[in-house]
Amino acid sequence: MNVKTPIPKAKGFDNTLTLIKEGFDFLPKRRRELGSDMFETRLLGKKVVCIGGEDAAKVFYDNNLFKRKGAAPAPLKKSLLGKGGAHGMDGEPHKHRKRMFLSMMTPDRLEELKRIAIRQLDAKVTEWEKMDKVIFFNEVQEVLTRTGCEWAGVPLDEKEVKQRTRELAAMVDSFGGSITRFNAGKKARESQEKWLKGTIKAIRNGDLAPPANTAAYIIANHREMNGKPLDDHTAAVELNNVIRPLIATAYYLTFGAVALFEHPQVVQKVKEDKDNYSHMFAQEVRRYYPFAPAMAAKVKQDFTWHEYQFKKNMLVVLDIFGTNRHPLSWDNPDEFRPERFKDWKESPFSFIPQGGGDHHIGHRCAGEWMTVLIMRAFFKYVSDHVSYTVPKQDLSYSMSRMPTIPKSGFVITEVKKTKSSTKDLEKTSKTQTVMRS
Ligand code: HEM
Repeated sequence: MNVKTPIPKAKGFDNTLTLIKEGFDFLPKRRRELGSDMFETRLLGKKVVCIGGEDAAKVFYDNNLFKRKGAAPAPLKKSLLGKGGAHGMDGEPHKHRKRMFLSMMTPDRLEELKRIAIRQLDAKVTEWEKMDKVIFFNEVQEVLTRTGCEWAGVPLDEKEVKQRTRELAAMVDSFGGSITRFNAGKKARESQEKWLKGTIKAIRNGDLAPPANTAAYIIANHREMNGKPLDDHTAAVELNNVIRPLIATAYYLTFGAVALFEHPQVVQKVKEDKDNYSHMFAQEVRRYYPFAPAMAAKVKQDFTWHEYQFKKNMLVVLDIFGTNRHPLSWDNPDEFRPERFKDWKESPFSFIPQGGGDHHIGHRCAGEWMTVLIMRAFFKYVSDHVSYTVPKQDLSYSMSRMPTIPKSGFVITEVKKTKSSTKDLEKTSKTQTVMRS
């Protein structure tokens, strides 16, 4: 890690507007310009210490040094995250809540998720065969909404599919500083929480009986450390925390589909899947393309690191995108090269697209295995089960928009299934697909 002492300050009194303007580039650019993986700035009027790189992630995910309560910007709770969920919890209550999420992720349930996702995708592709033009990003969001609800045990009326897809997408799209997108996300959250509260209440009063291994059942019947169930609102927030982020996978799936188009030499390798190539490809998509820019935490107790005094309650921001491309961890980090994962040392801190550290005791994403599993299955489907044409379009993406996606949404035409069965996609070895994050 490169740290200058005393740590430098970024230019400008408050950099909130610069962050909104520069997006994913803001933190890596400052670290580069200042020649330091740690620097001070002000965001939303508050002093913030920004850090990036593997060593920084190691410190950031130390539960003894950092806490989450009060760290995330308040507006995010109204649109993206909701109030009372695991993201903002600390200590034993967080670990207890995290166990609730991880109890949904048994190998069997993950395999079931894959089966549902493949079936839903295959059904959608039947529709694509009749369409003049498919906007991959939008269509996949709907596939994931259907998949997420079915897997989680949340009834989704056919008449509601478009609305719920739009709402889930609006929540994911609501971070990044645009007032219009924030308002759309907030409105979507209000509607979703009302809907999911209804689902929780129906389970609790016996009107709905999803299988006992589904997210809806687990959350409705979860007991907090004090033995009490979650209140209806918090239960709805946590149920949303299962289905909403699944739709976020549409970003990676679209970037991955574009990568298959722009690097045609990898298509055959994904198809053959020798040495788990589809896994390496999915990992490189998550490393290379921008999605989560940064995470915030507060200092739990005073400590000194690199001669800098971290004071209790100081706000610290970890550069997620920049850590995934840090030159001390990755050779030629700005190059898209799935093979780099062949001999990767599997550090939980250098590759943190969904957070770092340990899934069980820290804040690392509870849905990381779900994400990777679905990515592998979809990339294999796209490489081996369909043919399509990619017409001329704008595939560039803005680094200042958070989240970002190729401008065209990845348009494909003349879609044709090339295989009648999807059985081969269900066969991937459980341990490799499920346990390796
Ligand atoms: C594109 C896919 C996804 C991305 C990029 C993503 C990213 C993230 C990130 C960056 C965090 C925060 C880590 C931290 O606080 O340090 C997180 C946490 C979380 N994610 Fe995901 N996620 C994705 C998919 C999912 C899925 C499918 C689920 C479904 C269960 C999920 C559930 C959660 C939960 C419950 C947390 C809170 C964990 C905690 O605070 O302990 N995510 N995710």
